[in-house]
Amino acid sequence: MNDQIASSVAKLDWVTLQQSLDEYGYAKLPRLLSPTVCTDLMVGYGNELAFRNTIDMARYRFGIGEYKYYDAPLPYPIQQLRESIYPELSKAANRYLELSGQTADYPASLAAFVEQCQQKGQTRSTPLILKYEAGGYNCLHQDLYGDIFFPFQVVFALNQRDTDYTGGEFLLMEQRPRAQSRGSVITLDQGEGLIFPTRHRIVPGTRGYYRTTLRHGVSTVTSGTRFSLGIIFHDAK
Ligand SMILES: O=C(O)CCC(=O)C(=O)O
Ligand SMILES: [Fe+2]
Repeated sequence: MNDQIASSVAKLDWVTLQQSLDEYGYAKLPRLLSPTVCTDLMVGYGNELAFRNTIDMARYRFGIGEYKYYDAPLPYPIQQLRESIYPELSKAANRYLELSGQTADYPASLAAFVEQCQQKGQTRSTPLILKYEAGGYNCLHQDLYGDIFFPFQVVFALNQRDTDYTGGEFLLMEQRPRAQSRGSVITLDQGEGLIFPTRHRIVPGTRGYYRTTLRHGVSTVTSGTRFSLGIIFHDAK
């Protein structure tokens, strides 16, 4: 199979992406998924055999919409994304651990990290595809599925805003210690991605580094249907 995605990831300017993570806490990725790959993934939404679980978001009051967790083995483009992005993000994760005075212990490969998850009983795959119709939204949340979590995750837009749907912007809320929260609205075009913190962010302050708490969600889709792909690196209990 061709490894177009992995070679695109290898060509990314990770120095600039790291600077964006330092400055804003998140970093946008250029289009890594072709329209064909996006379409294949959206068509695959109907293939129940590919998924381990389907969640009706309203049922849990997570929002309005539906998402499905892929079963292992993951579809090839998703496995490639997860495997090729992880090593760069593990460097970033270790750097932030060191800055905050902790031991830098994220392994360099996804396989080694997934092995750590397995040892803690986190064995179920977490990459997911989400579908929101008009009126749909995703409440602010964190994706934690056990003791082990990876500090970054990535989301990709599978279809095109303002053509296939309106509204449905990605939301990132940063809760700062002893201060009010700051919100960011991020729009992604088809195939583009966003790296954002799973739980916390390490921010330089006047007296060393401090930690903020992040939540993410999606604003209301006002028309059409929005599809997205979530790449979470830790597996679930
Ligand atoms: O649909 C979105 O853009 C948000 C998806 C999400 O919550 C995630 O990828 O964890
Ligand atoms: Fe999420």
